[in-house]
Amino acid sequence: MVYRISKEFHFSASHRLDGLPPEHQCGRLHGHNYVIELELSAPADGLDGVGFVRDYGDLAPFRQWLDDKVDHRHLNDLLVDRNPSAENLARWMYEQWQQHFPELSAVRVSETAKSWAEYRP
Ligand SMILES: Nc1nc2c(c(=O)[nH]1)N=C([C@H](O)[C@H](O)COP(=O)(O)OP(=O)(O)OP(=O)(O)O)CN2
Ligand SMILES: [Zn+2]
Repeated sequence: MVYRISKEFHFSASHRLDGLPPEHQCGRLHGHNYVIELELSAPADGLDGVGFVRDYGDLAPFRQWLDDKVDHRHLNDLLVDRNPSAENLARWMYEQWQQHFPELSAVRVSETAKSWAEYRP
């Protein structure tokens, strides 16, 4: 892949991480202002006639899905079979959206200004 584009999205949600030592802060119910970055890629000859990997505007359905299904929700209710860690969230979103955006190459999730997790199959 030669070209990479990315766009950032935001939502707020609560979660609790199971399996941590009892004293770990993240075992308690808490929330984050999440930042999601979708990365899309194309090979050297893969741009469309305009010169885009894909129009950033085409990502609007992802924003709508975040607003409708994820924003201000409890993430443990959405990821029922795994902990809603940043890593698992990144993979979950990738798997939800890869068919819609075949150029999707990675999803990155940030819970705080200092941390990022990435799923890149
Ligand atoms: N690899 C991961 N580690 C942690 C995750 C995660 O999803 N993946 N999540 C958490 C907590 O949910 C929460 O994000 C706390 O993270 P942390 O960076 O420890 O947050 P702080 O604000 O307390 O960070 P400081 O820099 O220490 O103030 C924990 N780990
Ligand atoms: Zn957390």
